[in-house]
Amino acid sequence: MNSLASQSYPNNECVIRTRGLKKSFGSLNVLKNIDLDIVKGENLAVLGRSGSGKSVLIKIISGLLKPDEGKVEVLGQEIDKIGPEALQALRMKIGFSFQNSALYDSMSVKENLSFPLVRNKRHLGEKEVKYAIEEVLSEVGLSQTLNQMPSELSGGQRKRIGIARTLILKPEIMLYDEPTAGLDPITSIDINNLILKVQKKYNTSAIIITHDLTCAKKTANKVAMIVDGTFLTSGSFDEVFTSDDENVKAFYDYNFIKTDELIEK
Ligand SMILES: Nc1ncnc2c1ncn2[C@@H]1O[C@H](COP(=O)(O)OP(=O)(O)OP(=O)(O)O)[C@@H](O)[C@H]1O
Repeated sequence: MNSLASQSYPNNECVIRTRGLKKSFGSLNVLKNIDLDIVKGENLAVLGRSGSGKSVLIKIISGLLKPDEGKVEVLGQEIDKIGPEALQALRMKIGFSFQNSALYDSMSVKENLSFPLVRNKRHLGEKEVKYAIEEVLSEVGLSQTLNQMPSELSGGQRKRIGIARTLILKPEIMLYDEPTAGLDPITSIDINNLILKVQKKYNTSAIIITHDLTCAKKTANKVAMIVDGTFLTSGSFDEVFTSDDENVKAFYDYNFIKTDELIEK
């Protein structure tokens, strides 16, 4: 199977849908034909070797990059075709958790969290902003960091604050770019649990880009692997990792992973 077009959820609402998506940079054809359906409430993990186009894909879905060809529908709107105001409104429904957490280093945690609200929801009063900050900080288990600076936080705490900053706008879609990269295994478990909590509590749908197969197994309902600009295979974690495809095997050999330990017996 080289497409992620959904046949199994015909009656469910698709929050992200791409058809025939292509993107090149000069002579480098990064995405050659991406068909993708993500149903409401579903988490999809996207795997692939370095440079396979995973980040380019989520940048197109979030409207940060435009595709060369193909269709990209996000929450029912063609994100690459809408005007600036509609794009801004749509983007508020998409939480982007960046690999480096992208916190403002000169701002405290409180200021980092109030920034998106003050900028995008100007009608909110001081009390409402304070309440929203306390609520998301409590959700990510970091109420005590309110007045700390990003430089005083651990890598795992920075990731959590980055996620809290997206949650404050109550997104419908979450895009996680390597959420566990650079974290120790215990902290990674905490982040995986947070991703699941966000899915349940906020009823989000998500794309999780990761090289971490434990993260993919724990957080995703579906896993897909990009090879040579298209989805080579997709399905449940166990379906993908019991595949005989040489590219799939090469992927876990390359990552020194014993998938036997990850696959349900
Ligand atoms: N704005 C850009 N201009 C030119 N080339 C780009 C641009 N963005 C991405 N690329 C190229 O597209 C290819 C795919 O990049 P991308 O960041 O999507 O890879 P990735 O699969 O996310 O890799 P990694 O796992 O290492 O993060 C790379 O060769 C990259 O250099």
